[in-house]
Amino acid sequence: MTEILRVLRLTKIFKLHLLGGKEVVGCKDISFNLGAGEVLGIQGPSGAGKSTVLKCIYRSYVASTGQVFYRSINGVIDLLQAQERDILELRRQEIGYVSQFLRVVPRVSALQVVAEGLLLQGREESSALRDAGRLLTYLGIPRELWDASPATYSGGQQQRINVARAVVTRPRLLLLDEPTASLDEQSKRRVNDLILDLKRSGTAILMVSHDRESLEQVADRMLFLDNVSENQSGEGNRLAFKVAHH
Ligand SMILES: Nc1ncnc2c1ncn2[C@@H]1O[C@H](COP(=O)(O)OP(=O)(O)OP(=O)(O)O)[C@@H](O)[C@H]1O
Repeated sequence: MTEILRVLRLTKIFKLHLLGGKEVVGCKDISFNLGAGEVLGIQGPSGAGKSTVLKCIYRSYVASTGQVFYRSINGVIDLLQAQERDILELRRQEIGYVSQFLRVVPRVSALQVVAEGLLLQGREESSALRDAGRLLTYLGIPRELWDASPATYSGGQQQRINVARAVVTRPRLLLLDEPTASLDEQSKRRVNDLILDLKRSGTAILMVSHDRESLEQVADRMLFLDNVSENQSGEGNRLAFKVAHH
């Protein structure tokens, strides 16, 4: 299996200036690797650092220390050291991210939100809109809502648009932060099926989730993070690997 991602001792410390420079551990000394067509599930209590790990890899957060080697189409690159323009290009072409919450842009329709990634890759508009529409249909978003802004959608509908937006380009690396939270059973199954479909075609996937059932269904391995005690008592970070084979 081709290794797509190698994370080495990833650490993020937040310095809270408003609280007199108090330091909060986001994540500490996190190491793992991820292969093409593999799903690594990330579990752990609230505040353990799961979202922070994803955001450091996606470069929404600047990590404090560590290395994140990503095997792109053009070779291996340390995402923590890469130039901003290279990161933007990788996001456009290779790396997808589903955030915990959809940040909506007023007056942009759901169909446009989902098609955007394909348009940025140079896809012709009618074809991009067709693929976006197909995905929205699959995820149970009724056609009469496609032209509305996602701001008017329910939480579960917004979450499905969020997922659709990230998977429509079929990225090489997909970072998922709670993709099934707030979804009903049928939508959950559909999202999990989309994840499995991408996995089969070789996408490397990191999936943060509290949804045990979904993780059991899609993940090849689990990474358990527990950084809560660090923030509360200053004790060492505990990290354990649980390996589950399906
Ligand atoms: N932007 C930020 N500024 C300051 N501290 C932050 C920031 N983001 C996260 N943290 C802190 O980092 C720690 C890890 O947070 P993170 O959101 O990664 O946890 P999580 O495991 O994803 O939690 P949840 O399951 O609740 O989403 C927490 O103590 C949190 O307060």
